Amino acid sequence: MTRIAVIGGGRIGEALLSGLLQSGFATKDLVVAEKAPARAEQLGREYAIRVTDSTADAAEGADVLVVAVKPGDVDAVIADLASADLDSENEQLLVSLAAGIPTARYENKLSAGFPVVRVMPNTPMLVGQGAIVLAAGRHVKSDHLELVREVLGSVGAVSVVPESQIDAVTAVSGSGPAYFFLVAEAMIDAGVALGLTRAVATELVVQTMTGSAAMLQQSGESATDLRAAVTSPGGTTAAAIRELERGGVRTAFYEALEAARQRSAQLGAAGEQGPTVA
Ligand SMILES: NC(=O)C1=CN([C@@H]2O[C@H](COP(=O)(O)OP(=O)(O)OC[C@H]3O[C@@H](n4cnc5c(N)ncnc54)[C@H](O)[C@@H]3O)[C@@H](O)[C@H]2O)C=CC1
Ligand SMILES: O=C(O)[C@@H]1CCC=N1
Repeated sequence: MTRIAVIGGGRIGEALLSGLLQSGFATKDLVVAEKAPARAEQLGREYAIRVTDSTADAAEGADVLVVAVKPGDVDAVIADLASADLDSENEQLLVSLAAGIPTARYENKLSAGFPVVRVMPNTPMLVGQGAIVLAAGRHVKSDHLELVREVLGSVGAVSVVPESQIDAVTAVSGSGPAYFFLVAEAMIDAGVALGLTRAVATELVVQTMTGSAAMLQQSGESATDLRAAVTSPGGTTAAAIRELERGGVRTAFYEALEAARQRSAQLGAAGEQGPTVA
């Protein structure tokens, strides 16, 4: 079985761990390096996996090293890995989940030829429904990519793009769950403002999101056609959509995704500190 070391047991590290365990990975094949003692203790207790505070310790004997720390903490992890006894000839490979950080950042510091795959996942991995996008670094062979595809395929749908597109992917699917949660939050509050209980409004919004996503996935019809089918001439939906358009919702999404793409590119720029652990 593939042995996986997750370096950084925060929100995305936990989403990955939890998804892998639910998909049948054995606890003995997973190890986490987590610096924050309280968090380390919590992960060990909840998932019954080995947790260490040492990157080098976690990396030893692992087939896949997953870096899941904040972008601003990546250089410290690279320094730890560079001084650890990594072995690319032993088929070890590194998977970076950090937003914005290019594969070259790792390749320049790790031993020559070390394979690095940059991945943009999202938190629905926690329930096996992640959108997971891979971009191969310079030394990645098709076997490496297949291994990452197989491991991460157990927690979501995997696709591959050139690394030049990963900042755009980050804006769409990496950050994407937050946009849908924001829309859900706003619709629930609006339902409450119309007199529904919060419980009823929440149930209706969640089921409507789930059902709409299932239709988009299964019907083969475009979002535009599905929306038109709900919009009766002179009806309620048309009245609502006129208000959403007046509020600039479409432009807001263009601007928001452009801001996210730019921020991802900035996080990878040399000298940009980026967020570290809070
Ligand atoms: N949260 C999300 O939805 C997504 C996050 N990402 C990326 O995943 C990475 C992690 O994000 P989150 O999980 O949200 O952050 P987080 O702050 O929840 O987790 C990071 C964890 O890494 C630990 N850590 C920091 N330095 C360490 C070190 N040297 N060794 C071991 N552990 C260390 C921290 O104590 C913390 O528990 C980021 O680079 C982010 O860009 C990517 C896609 C989605
Ligand atoms: O907000 C962030 O920077 C991370 C990357 C994608 C989702 N969360």
